[in-house]
Amino acid sequence: MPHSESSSFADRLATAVSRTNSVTCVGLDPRLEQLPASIRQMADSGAPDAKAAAYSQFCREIIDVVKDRVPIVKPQAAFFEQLGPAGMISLGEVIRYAHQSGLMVITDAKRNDIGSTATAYAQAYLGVEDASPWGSDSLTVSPYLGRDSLEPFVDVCDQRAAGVFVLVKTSNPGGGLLQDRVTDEQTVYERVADLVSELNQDRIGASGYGPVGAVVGATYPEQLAQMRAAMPHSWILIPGFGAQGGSADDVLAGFDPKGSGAIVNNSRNLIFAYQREPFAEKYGESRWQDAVSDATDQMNQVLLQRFSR
Ligand SMILES: O=c1ccn([C@@H]2O[C@H](COP(=O)(O)O)[C@@H](O)[C@H]2O)c(=O)[nH]1
Repeated sequence: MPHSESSSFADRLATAVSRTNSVTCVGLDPRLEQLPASIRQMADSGAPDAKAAAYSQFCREIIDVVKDRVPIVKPQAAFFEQLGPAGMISLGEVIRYAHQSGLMVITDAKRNDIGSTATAYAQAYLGVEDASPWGSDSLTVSPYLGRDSLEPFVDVCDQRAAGVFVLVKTSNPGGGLLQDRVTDEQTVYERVADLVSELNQDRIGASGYGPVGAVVGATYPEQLAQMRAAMPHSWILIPGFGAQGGSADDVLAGFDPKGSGAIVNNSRNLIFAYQREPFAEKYGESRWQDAVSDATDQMNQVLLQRFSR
């Protein structure tokens, strides 16, 4: 179990990337209508607990396919939360199964609140499984409430060798409305990047990285390059690859000169690969797991090729 190890989140991630020779993060975003029929039929009754069981089954099968291919998975809490309590139990099962399978886990829940409440979020999502219902290696968090809202997460990261990814420059087209605002001659996302670096100070591990990471979208390659330079000791989680239009060329600038320091998330285009070409034709719905494995191998390959140039 990852948290019983003594090494930091950042160092464990560096080791997992080296071991798998992959910087791919597989996003676990189960959407009922896109599940393969063999699993979707588990939810035919329409009851939330039946849907939650289908989500667990789907995510577990994906984990079986990708566990030796990638270092980390990212369950998206929203899809589980929408099913109510049964969905949240399923989320816990998926996180545990990923850990048992040797994968690291980022729970994407974009949590935060005033400091005292933030501590409760950190206790819920970061850390050992008997102390945290959804004990993950790391959690996505919002910076909007300021430094004192992030510090409790960093404290829990220190105690439990966990990590956080702070939303810096998100992949969505509308993110710039607030993030690109200029104040004191800096954009808001640049100020957030400074805060990430400040929080990481004195926490850098052997890998050269600390527990406070950043989310920067593949859909903004210029800003990604700028953010790599601004946060040299922060892991960057890069969403927006694939379905949102980000390409391998776009994400390159998120990595350090050694090809480390970033992981690239892909959710829909990997987990539902059986629905798109060339995988649909090659495997069809009945071999959806083969489509996931082929699509994941191709993504790994395409990213590795960029580094070997
Ligand atoms: O800026 C952000 C932050 C988070 N996300 C999340 O990542 C995945 C992306 O899914 P795809 O299917 O690969 O588009 C999803 O869970 C988002 O909520 C993001 O896209 N952008």
